[in-house]
Amino acid sequence: MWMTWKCAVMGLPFGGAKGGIAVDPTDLSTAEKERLTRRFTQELRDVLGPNHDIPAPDMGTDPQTMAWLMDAYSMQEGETVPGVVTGKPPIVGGSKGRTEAPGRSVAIITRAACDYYDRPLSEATIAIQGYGSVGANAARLLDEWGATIVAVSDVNGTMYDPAGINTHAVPSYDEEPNAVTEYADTVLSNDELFELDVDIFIPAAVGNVITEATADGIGADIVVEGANGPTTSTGDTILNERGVPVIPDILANAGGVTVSYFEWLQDINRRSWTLETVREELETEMVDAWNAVCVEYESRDVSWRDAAYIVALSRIADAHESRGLWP
Ligand SMILES: NC(=O)C1=CN([C@@H]2O[C@H](COP(=O)(O)OP(=O)(O)OC[C@H]3O[C@@H](n4cnc5c(N)ncnc54)[C@H](O)[C@@H]3O)[C@@H](O)[C@H]2O)C=CC1
Ligand SMILES: O=C(O)CCC(=O)C(=O)O
Repeated sequence: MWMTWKCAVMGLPFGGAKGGIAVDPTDLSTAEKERLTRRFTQELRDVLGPNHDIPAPDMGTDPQTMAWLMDAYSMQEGETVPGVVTGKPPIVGGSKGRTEAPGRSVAIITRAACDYYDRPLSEATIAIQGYGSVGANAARLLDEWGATIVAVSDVNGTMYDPAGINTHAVPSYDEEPNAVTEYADTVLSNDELFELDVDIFIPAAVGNVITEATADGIGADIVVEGANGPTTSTGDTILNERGVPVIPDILANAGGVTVSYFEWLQDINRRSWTLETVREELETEMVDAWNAVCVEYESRDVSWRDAAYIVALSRIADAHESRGLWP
């Protein structure tokens, strides 16, 4: 479902997903999904041998897992089908820049939100929950663009430095899983992170962290969602009532699915883009999507989340109408 929303808000004619098949899974019947799952599981066992755990799609998966999935599918087809899954290592048909893409898109959208609310990035303070693929990549880029990253956290706690953290000197979760608290001079609890008085808070760890219990205490002026579903609907309502804008996940972290779309385009065309091309194209897509959401936000009395849903649903409705499916 995340992918459908993200593709629609980005305007991508693509149903692929990391760990998924490059068709819209909502088009498959339950029986067909079960049949494909059984078939892939058996094929993966054949590829990996009996002593490997088979990861659930999209949880604990990495580019190597995606290469295994491509191989398992390709064995059925009798030829390599690189476009069947995305998020693969670039050497076997993955896209350059895919790993950094969700964090990069979060940074691009954070910069756009700062511009919108007249807060130059060079004067903005930012706190980030989660220092993995999304959190660390967003933090480093925003740091490079002049923002002051005052706090980053992981599951163990929060590194805090009001003068600004040198994010490149702090290994990400992938590089060194417990680095955040080990490298910190000042460690705050994960509850204290929510309350920091900053311009922007970026939850980029797990879902359901901004809740009825935490939303009142959020100290930031703006929230940009890096994780999928970090805000519950009650949390969302509380932030709306408090006048704290929440830039939604389906827009902010959609760089992942967007570069997956680029990966699919490269695969079906048997081409390989440079990292610079990937970054330029992603920048263009993110700015276009931000502008489309802005139009709805400004012309209707809705939240940023609803504005993003309106963009996505309007595109889906237009696509149906163009086929003559609706009167
Ligand atoms: N990696 C991707 O391609 C994309 C990921 N996302 C979403 O972004 C979120 C983060 O994903 P990744 O960065 O890939 O994960 P990751 O596994 O690379 O990093 C997760 C980070 O969150 C921290 N963490 C875990 N539980 C926590 C907690 N309860 N409190 C504070 N920190 C905690 C971990 O210590 C780690 O630093 C997830 O919601 C994921 O679904 C969204 C779009 C794309
Ligand atoms: O690469 C993709 O298609 C999915 C990316 C992803 O995990 C997400 O957007 O939540």
